[in-house]
Formats: sequence, C-alpha cells, structure tokens
Amino acid sequence: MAPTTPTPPAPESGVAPESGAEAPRTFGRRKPPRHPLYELTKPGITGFVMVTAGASAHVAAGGAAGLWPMIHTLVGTGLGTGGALALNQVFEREFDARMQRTRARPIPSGRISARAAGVFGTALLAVGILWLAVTVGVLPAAFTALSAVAYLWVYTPLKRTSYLATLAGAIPGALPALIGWTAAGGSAFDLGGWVLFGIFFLWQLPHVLALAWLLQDDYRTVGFFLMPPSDPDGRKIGRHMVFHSLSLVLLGFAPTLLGLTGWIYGAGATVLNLGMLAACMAAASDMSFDRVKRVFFASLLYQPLILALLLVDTRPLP
Ligand code: HEM
Ligand SMILES: CC(C)=CCC/C(C)=C/CC/C(C)=C/COP(=O)(O)OP(=O)(O)O
Repeated sequence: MAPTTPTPPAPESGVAPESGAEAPRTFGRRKPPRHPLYELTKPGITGFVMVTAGASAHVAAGGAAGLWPMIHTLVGTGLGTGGALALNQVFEREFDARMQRTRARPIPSGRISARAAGVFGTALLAVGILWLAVTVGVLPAAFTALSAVAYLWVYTPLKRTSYLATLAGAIPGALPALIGWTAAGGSAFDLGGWVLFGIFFLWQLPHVLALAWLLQDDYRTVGFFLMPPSDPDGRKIGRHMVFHSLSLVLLGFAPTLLGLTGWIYGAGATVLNLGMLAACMAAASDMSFDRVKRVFFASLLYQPLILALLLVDTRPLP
C-alpha cells in the first residue's frame, strides 16, 4: 500500500497525515542532509543516550564521578549506540526505502552501500563495547552488548509481528541507565540503578506510542505493528499512554525516597511527570494530530529536563 499523502522525501521530516485530513501536517525539524556516516548514527538519539548514561553515572557516584571515567563512559556509550543505530538501518533498509519518513536515509537514498554501513556499524559497536570494557569495566560493556542485542535481534524483528515491540524496544533504550550506573562503580543489583532504568523505560512509552499513532500510515505501509490491534480511534493507545505516564509519576519520585537525590529533583520531577500525564490525558480524550504531537514534543523536552534535575540535585554517597 502506498503512503496516503505522497510528498517529496524530506530527511527525517516526520510527515504524518491525520486520519481523514486532506493535507499532511508535519512535526519535527526538517534536517539538511549530513555526511552519511554521521546520519547513520542518528546523532539526536545517540546524544540523548550518552547523556542518560552520563547522568546515571553521576548519580551512582554520588555526584563525584571522576572526569576521565565520565569521558570514557560518554565516548564508549556513544560509539556503541551509534553503531547499533547504524546496524538497525542496515537490517531495515528495505522497509526504510518504502516509508516516507525514512526513504531519504543514507542507505535507501543510495548515499552509502548496505555493506559499507554494516562494516561501519559493526566496527563502531565493537569499539564502543571494547572501549567501555578497557576503561570503565566489563559490566558496562556487557550492558551495552545486551542493549545492542535487545535492540537489533529482539525489538527490530518484533516490530513486524507484535505490539509488544514497543515494550521490547524500551528495554535497550533504558539500559544506558545501567551502563552509566555500573561504569561509575555501582553494582548490577543496586536498587538505584534499576529505579533509573525504570524511569527511562516508562518515559519512552508515551514517546513511542505517540510516534506510533502519528506515523501509523507509514508503519502500515510496511506492516510494522506498533499500535494495539483493532484500535481505529486510538482509545487503547491513549489509555496505554496515560497508564505509563501515571506509573512514571509514582516511580519518578523514587530517587528522592532512596536518598539518591534531594527535594529539588523530587519536586521538579513531580512537576515534569504531572505535565507528561496531563499531555497524555489530553491526547487520550481526543487523539487528534496536534494533541498527540504535543505528547511527542513533551517527551523530547522531558528527557533533558529530568537529566538536568538529576545532575543538579544528586546527593553525595553516605
Ligand atoms: C522503543 C524505543 C524508541 C522508539 C521506537 C523511538 C522512535 C523514534 C522515532 C521513530 C523518532 C523519529 C521521529 C521523527 O520522525 O521526527 C524518534 C525521535 C527521537 N527519539 Fe526516540 N525512540 C525510542 C527511544 C528513544 C530513546 C531511548 C531516546 C534517547 C534516550 C530517544 C530519543 C529521541 C530523540 C532525541 C528524537 C528526536 C531527534 C531524532 O529524531 O533524532 N528515543 N524516536
Ligand atoms: C548499544 C545501545 C546502548 C543501544 C541502544 C539503542 C537504543 C537507544 C534503542 C532504543 C530504541 C530506539 C531508539 C528505537 C528507534 O526506533 P526505530 O529503530 O524503530 O526507529 P526508526 O523507525 O526511526 O528506524
């Protein structure tokens, strides 16, 4: 099936038609083409992931992480994530070529061969894992490898068969919390690391579900199952967004209860989480393009703000 609203390909334009609307509306910035290797790493997402790992390392170290371990954590996580994101584009090149949002990517647009992208992605991922193993430890390297496996060999194929893919994809997206936590000397069994994992896991679900609704025509074109079955008016997906953001209101406060952060974080996170919940509730009552788009933008604003709150209000270790 062809996309319902053909327009010239625009890199990452996020063009998505509203059901029944006569003209497409856009969200997201139109980005000018960059070097194909740079684009393959999806720098926006990689950057967010690096900062997530860095902030988690900062909390694990009670605000006293050393400069070099922090630099190594950021570099290793960035390399590993960029490599995994590049490999995903190798695996999904045939689908990307058929979706309006992704057809201008480096591989489908012919700016780089799948083989070259595969070599680049594999090398970046391997160097990232090795970098972490050598500089900050085997555990953060193992979490990076686990994240890549979950992303490339669980989430990526599951997109074509099950709505559960949305939950599966949020696992590799949240594992950077544990990469950072263990890079700073935390244990893989510390409650604090898992609380941060839980916050980043829950944050992604409104992000992903809003996108699934906004991009549904593109996803239907290639048979990606990122929406609940039989949900034409978005009632179910709206309820799921509210449920996940409500869970986030509760879990978001846990770092302060555990003594990892102070009241500035506790109050700020609660305000952010209630804002996210309000955006999800507004969308759930009317899944219009504009309201769902607001959830997506709220999710993009949420992540740097919650990370900033963690950074400014981490408590020293006892
Ligand atoms: C299941 C997990 C996730 C899925 C399926 C997902 C999907 C997407 C998609 C499809 C877009 C592009 C929207 C557009 O066309 O404009 C996007 C944008 C974005 N996502 Fe996610 N995402 C997930 C998790 C994450 C994580 C873990 C991060 C970072 C910590 C992240 C950060 C971003 C950012 C910064 C953007 C906007 C900039 C860009 O497109 O590069 N996402 N996401
Ligand atoms: C090694 C390591 C830390 C890896 C983590 C990778 C990561 C951040 C996974 C989270 C999920 C994610 C960003 C999916 C993007 O969706 P998609 O691939 O479905 O997006 P698309 O539709 O734009 O291709």
